Amino acid sequence: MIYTITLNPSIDYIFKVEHFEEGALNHIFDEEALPGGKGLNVSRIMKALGTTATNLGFLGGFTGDFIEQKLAEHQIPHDFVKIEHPTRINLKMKANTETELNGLGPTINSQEVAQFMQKIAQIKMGDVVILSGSIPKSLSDDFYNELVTMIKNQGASFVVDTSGEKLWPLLSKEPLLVKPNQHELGLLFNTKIESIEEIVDHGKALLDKGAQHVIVSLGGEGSIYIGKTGVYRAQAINGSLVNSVGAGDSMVAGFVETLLKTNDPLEAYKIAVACGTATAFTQDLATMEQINEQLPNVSISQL
Ligand SMILES: Nc1ncnc2c1ncn2[C@@H]1O[C@H](COP(=O)(O)OP(=O)(O)OP(=O)(O)O)[C@@H](O)[C@H]1O
Ligand SMILES: O=P(O)(O)OC[C@@]1(O)O[C@H](CO)[C@@H](O)[C@@H]1O
Repeated sequence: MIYTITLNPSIDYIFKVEHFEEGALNHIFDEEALPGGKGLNVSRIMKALGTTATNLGFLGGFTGDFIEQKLAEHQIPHDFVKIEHPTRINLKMKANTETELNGLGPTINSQEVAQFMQKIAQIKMGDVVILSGSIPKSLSDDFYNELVTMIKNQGASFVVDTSGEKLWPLLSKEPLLVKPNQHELGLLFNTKIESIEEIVDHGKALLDKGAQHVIVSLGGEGSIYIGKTGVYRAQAINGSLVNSVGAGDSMVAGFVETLLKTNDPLEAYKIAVACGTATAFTQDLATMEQINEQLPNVSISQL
């Protein structure tokens, strides 16, 4: 089975403002509330590609109810722990540029954590678990490490998409994929990474530490794949950016879904690029039709 874990899901409130003026009353001219959180996004794109992944994590309050309702509409299975405190709302403002304000997330009590751990204990040999996004403030920074230790001991493999220091102890446990963006890669090494050479060198360091595949996404500059068979660059595909929220998650979904089916990292990278691009060019996450439309435009070259 494939699982996605979103410890800190969200409603993504996406809104558009003509010219944002700080400190003034700004009127929104277009708005939409979408189910969000990195793991949720991964499972929605996997569904579009024809693979079912079960969502695990925590949901609470009216915001949690909204997400549950959306997952039902998308026919995505889930086994979230119901918590007392409401799931967060993340603000995504589209003005001249994209600005995001993400909440801290709810408080989760020890009973709720214990219920979640029981679900993790059911993960079996051969399962694949994708852990994505931030950790709510009431859980320890080491929570991913704890989960991955259990998941590995139970014989499952894992993918992790989170930023900062938390990634270091997970690398030696051989994640199938890590996908930092350029900024997150810099945070990880506590440095500013600018050139392609620097990206490749730092990406290779992640590989040396244990990651099986690395994708560094560069937003409107495309991405770089670093694997045991070589380093490849996908240029960004020309088109109009509509909403890049979830583009990185779409890449993760496309890569993992295809790798598990084909065991071909380059084919997986190609689908990942089509998924990321298709999501960047639409308001919500991409549909299968939109992903297929981008496939012929994907161009990958070896570096
Ligand atoms: N403006 C753009 N034009 C073309 N492609 C884009 C654009 N923005 C994103 N993409 C595609 O989506 C991929 C992932 O984007 P990005 O690097 O922004 O991910 P991210 O920062 O992880 O995003 P998120 O955390 O919101 O999911 C890029 O590598 C590229 O293929
Ligand atoms: O605060 P986190 O957990 O790091 O990121 C959460 C988030 O920004 O990631 C997704 C896009 O990748 C959005 O749906 C969601 O709002």
